[in-house]
Amino acid sequence: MFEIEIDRSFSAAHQLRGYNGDCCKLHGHNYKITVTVRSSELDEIGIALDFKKLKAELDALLAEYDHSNLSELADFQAVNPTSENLARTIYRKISEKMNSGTIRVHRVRVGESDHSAVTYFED
Ligand SMILES: Nc1nc2c(c(=O)[nH]1)N=C([C@H](O)[C@H](O)COP(=O)(O)OP(=O)(O)OP(=O)(O)O)CN2
Ligand SMILES: [Zn+2]
Repeated sequence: MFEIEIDRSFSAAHQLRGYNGDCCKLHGHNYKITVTVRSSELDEIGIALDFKKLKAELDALLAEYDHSNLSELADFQAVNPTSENLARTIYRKISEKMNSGTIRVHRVRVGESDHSAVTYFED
């Protein structure tokens, strides 16, 4: 089994509804997103999944979030834009784009800072 991993980043504002503390006020983060994909197969030149393809799909998805107020986006009306909900939302969206017979998104890590991160995966 191979694990293919890429990192991307974006900047966004948010405020956590119902949070008992200063995170209920509008503030921002430089988010770091790590997506890990698993594959047991290689193509004829020894590539399981081209980094470029995975980056392009993730960048297209993150473009909606970059320099936005996450709290105003449709993805985060029913749920708060916490790192947990961001990780699960990105996991589901990137899985829809990438999963195939041999490729499976394994986990998505959302880092709000160098010191705080959440990883989401499904069994
Ligand atoms: N499990 C979670 N806890 C918190 C989340 C979250 O998404 N999941 N989010 C927040 C706020 O977004 C807050 O802005 C981040 O909190 P924190 O990492 O503590 O930020 P600080 O800048 O205050 O961190 P320091 O490392 O102390 O500077 C809160 N909790
Ligand atoms: Zn925050």
